Order: sequence, then C-alpha cells, then structure tokens
Amino acid sequence: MKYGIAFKLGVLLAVVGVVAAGMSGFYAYQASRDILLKSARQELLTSTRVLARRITLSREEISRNLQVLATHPAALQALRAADAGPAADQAADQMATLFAQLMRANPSYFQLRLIAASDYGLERVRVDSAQSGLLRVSGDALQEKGHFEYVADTLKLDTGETYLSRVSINHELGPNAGQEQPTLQLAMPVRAEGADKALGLIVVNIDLKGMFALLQADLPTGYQVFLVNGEGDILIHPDASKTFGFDRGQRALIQDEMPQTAEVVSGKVNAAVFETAGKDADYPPRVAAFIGQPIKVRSNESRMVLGVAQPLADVLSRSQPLAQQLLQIVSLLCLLCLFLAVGLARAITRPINAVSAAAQRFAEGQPSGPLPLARKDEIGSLARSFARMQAQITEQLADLLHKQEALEHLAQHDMLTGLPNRRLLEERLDAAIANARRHGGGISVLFIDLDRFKQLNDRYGHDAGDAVLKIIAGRLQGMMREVDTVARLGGDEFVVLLDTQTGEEHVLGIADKLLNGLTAPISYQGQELSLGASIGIGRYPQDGQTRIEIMAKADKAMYEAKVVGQGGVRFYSGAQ
Ligand SMILES: Nc1nc2c(ncn2[C@@H]2O[C@H](COP(=O)(O)OP(=O)(O)OP(=O)(O)O)[C@@H](O)[C@H]2O)c(=O)[nH]1
Repeated sequence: MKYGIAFKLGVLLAVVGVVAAGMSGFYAYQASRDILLKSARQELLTSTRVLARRITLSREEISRNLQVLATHPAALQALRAADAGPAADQAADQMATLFAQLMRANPSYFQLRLIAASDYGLERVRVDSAQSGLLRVSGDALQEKGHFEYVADTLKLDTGETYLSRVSINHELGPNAGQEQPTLQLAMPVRAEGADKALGLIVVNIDLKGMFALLQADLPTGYQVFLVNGEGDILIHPDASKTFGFDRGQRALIQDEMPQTAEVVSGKVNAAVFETAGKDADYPPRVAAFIGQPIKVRSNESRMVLGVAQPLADVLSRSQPLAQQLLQIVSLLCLLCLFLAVGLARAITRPINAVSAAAQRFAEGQPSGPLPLARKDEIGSLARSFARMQAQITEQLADLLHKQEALEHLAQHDMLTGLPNRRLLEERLDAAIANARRHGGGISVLFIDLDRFKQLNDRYGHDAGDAVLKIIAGRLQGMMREVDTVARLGGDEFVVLLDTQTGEEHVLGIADKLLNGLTAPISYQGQELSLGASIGIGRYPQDGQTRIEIMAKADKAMYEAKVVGQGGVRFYSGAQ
C-alpha cells in the first residue's frame, strides 16, 4: 500500500504532537511528585521537631509535678525517722493520696514512690497503677531500692534537680501495670531546707509507650514514630518486635535499619530527612525525618533520637488525582494533535495535490484546471512556475506544430511557386485513380512544358525566369477550379490533374484555354515577354492503369506535341 504525502505528514505531525504532549505530561507529573516529596519531607521534619518539643514539655511538666511532691511538707515528715509513728504514717497517707491524684490526672504515670535515703532505700510510700485501678503498696510489700543506680544518683542532686533514667523494660513483678513495657524513671531528691543531705527521693515511673501513644495521636494518620537512645538502640518502633533488642541480648540499631540515621545518632548532624528503600510488603519505601535531642537534665543517657516516617505510597497517593487529570489532559491534547495534524496535512497537501493534478491533466493533453496562483507561499510559487512552464510548453508546441505543418507543406509544395510538387501530385493522382477505379470515373493528366524557356532564362536572367514561372503558376491556378490540382514537377514543367469524367472535347477545350492563358504576354520590368507551351494529355483508364503509366503517357504526348510543332496540344499517340 502506498502512503501519500498527506498521510506521512499527518503521521509525522501527530507523532511529534503526541510525543510533546506525553513528555509535557510526564515532566509535569514528575515535577508535582518532587514537590509532594519535598513538602512531605518538610512536614515530617516539622512534625519530628514538634514531637521533640512536646516530649521536652512533658518532661518539664513531670519535673514540676515532682517538685510539688518533693517540696511537700508531708514528704519530709514521712521520711524523718524521728517522726516515725502515727504522724509519719499520716504524712505517708497524705503523700499516697497526692500520688493517687497525680496518677489519675496523668495515666502515663504507672508508679509513684517516696523512697528513703536511709534503711537501704526503703520505699516509704508507693502507689502502683494496677489492672484493677490504683493500688497502694504498703507494709512488708515495700522494698529496699538503695542498690539501684537511680536512687544513689538522685540523692546526690541539688534540690529541684531532676534525674532521668535510661529507657528500659519494666521487669518488676506484681499486680502493677506496665510490666514488660518500656519505661523511664524521673526522680527528684527530697531535702529539708538548708540541709546537705537528701532524706529521700520521689520517683515516678513513666509508661513510655502510653506517653508516645498520646503524643502520636496528634500526628496525622499513617505517621510512624521512632525513638532511639544515644547508641541507636530502638526503643519505640512501629514494629514492636524490633524494640529493646538489647534487653533480649540482641541489639537492634536504627542505623542498621536506616543507614541515613547514623550521623544523627552519632551527633554529627542534628537532623536527617531521607527516603528509605522498601524491602517487601511489610516494609514499604518510606520518607523519614530524624532529629537528635540532647538530654539537658542529669541522666546517664546523653542523647535521644526521635524520628517520624510516612510510607512513600501515602505521600504519593496525593499525586494520583493529579496524575489522572494529567492523563486526561494529555489524552485530550493527543486527540487534538491528531485532528490538527490531519487538518494541517490536508491544508498543506491540498494545493500540492491541485498542482499535481493540473500537471497530470496537462500531461494528458486536457485543460489543467484552476491552480493556487494567488498564494504567497512556496506552493503559490510552484503553481506560478508550473503555469509559466505550461504556457511555454504550449507556445513551443504550437510553434513546433506550425513548423511541422510548414515542413509538411514544404515537402509537398514547390518552393518557388507554392504549387503542389511532384510528390503531392503523385499522391493525389494515386488517390484519384483509386477513386476512379472504385466509382468508374476517368482522369486526365495535362503535362505542360514551356517552350523556349531556356532562351528567356539566358536572355533575361534567372530571376526573370523565376518571376515568369511564378506568373505562369498563378495563371494556371487562376484558370482551374480549386478542386483541380495544378502542380509543378520542376524546371518549366507543370501538370494539371482533372479527376472527373470529362469528354475529349472538353479536355481539349481546357488545354486550349490553358495554352492561351500561358502564351499571353508577360510584362516583366517594363518589358513584354512571351512564351509558348506544349501540352501532352494522358488519361485513365484509356492510357494506363497506374500513375506511372499515365504520367509517362502524358509526358510522351507532350514530347510528341513538341516534335510536331511547339505550342500544340496532343493526346497520347493514337488517341486523337
Ligand atoms: N529561372 C529558372 N530556370 C529554370 C528553373 N528550373 C529549370 N530552369 C531552366 O529551364 C530550362 C528548361 O529547359 P528546357 O525545357 O530544355 O528549355 P526550353 O528552352 O524550354 O526547351 P524546349 O522545351 O525544347 O523549348 C533550363 O534552362 C533550366 O536551366 C527555375 O527554377 N528557374
């Protein structure tokens, strides 16, 4: 199958349009995707900072609560050994009531204790959050805690200073809540005003998971929170099985899971925002922001790293409507391109086709039809060139035809007199014989030879001879009908062909008329010239059946006429 220029041009334009539209759509989508990612990274970083700030505020609030408890007169009274007895017990009851009130107000406090510096760190007041509600532990159930690091460390603090423990798993047995849950302790010394030594300490155990659950509730859905310590040990993770690996003897470090966090964990940089590669359906690609937070209170932990992540699919899901819209726009654009390409291709090729059709019609010899001559573009220029070429070819063809006709005329006529020459005479004679043969007609050939023409030539010159020949030719034609052929064979020989059945008398009459006409004086340059002529007549069918025979007979008759005496007319011998 052959494809026209319109089809090819249309396809080319359509392809260019579709590719351009497709690429624009693709890059627009890419750009929007990049913007989404950038804004998601920024949002995550902001969320992480807000979360860190809220954790600090929570810690400060706990410190304030501890301070209220540590400076409460009942706390001192409950710890003074000298006051042991009903007064101390009353103070302890008061503290227990305060503890319970505070724990009700703060569900993430799952244990509040007043511990004495004396008696090996014996717990004086202790309220636990149990499954059944708040539970005051008393009597023999109170334990000695002096061997714990936090007790010794807190007792060394100044009044109002807070101690913060490392995050650990609560392995304490009993009816209390928060067992096997991540916990951290905040403590504050209890000291009489102006005293050097602390009499004891207030300790609160915080349910870290509960606290984070509260904090996380304010974050957009799908956000995942991470908390790691200064070494990178994972403490809070969306996958709980990864937390507190060190507690099970298998450390799980965040920098192993997300190498991009290594510098935040080491403290080299404060923040890192990055995308993680996905591993499987349970671990999809994520966008994450991690920040390092120095711990400003007394603690055996120096640093805390907090992270917030969001599955990449959630981020990009916002680009789906845009992608669909872009797809619709691109599809529409492609369709538009197709229509435009077809229209444009047609608009361009229509005038080209018109010129092509005109050329074809012209080649077939038909009128070329209308051309887009008025156009100002290349097609108009092509049409005008074609029109010019067409005019030139037409003109040259006409000229050629004219020359051909002239040549043909020349080939059949005598140059000097313009009379039919021997060739044309022979053709006409052949035709006349054939016609006469078919219809039973007759033909007479009058062979005329001028007498003494040589003398005239010699005496007056060749030009005079030519002029005489022309006059003779004119006279002969003038005396004959148009249908009769008057030819010049050459020199001073002429032939008149009568192709109608004519009687002898009539032929003789014509011959005489011709003789009279020829012999009439000719005036040439003021001189009177006179000539004679001899006429021999050959006839069909009497003298022969072919042109050659009849011509030969007429020639012979003319010769006989000359022999007998110039100026005579003679039928072929025996025919008289
Ligand atoms: N001026 C001129 N002379 C020609 C032309 N063609 C032939 N002749 C001359 O015509 C003459 C014809 O010769 P002839 O028929 O023997 O001469 P003639 O004097 O007529 O002889 P007769 O027929 O016996 O009387 C020659 O002298 C040719 O040179 C021509 O085209 N122009």
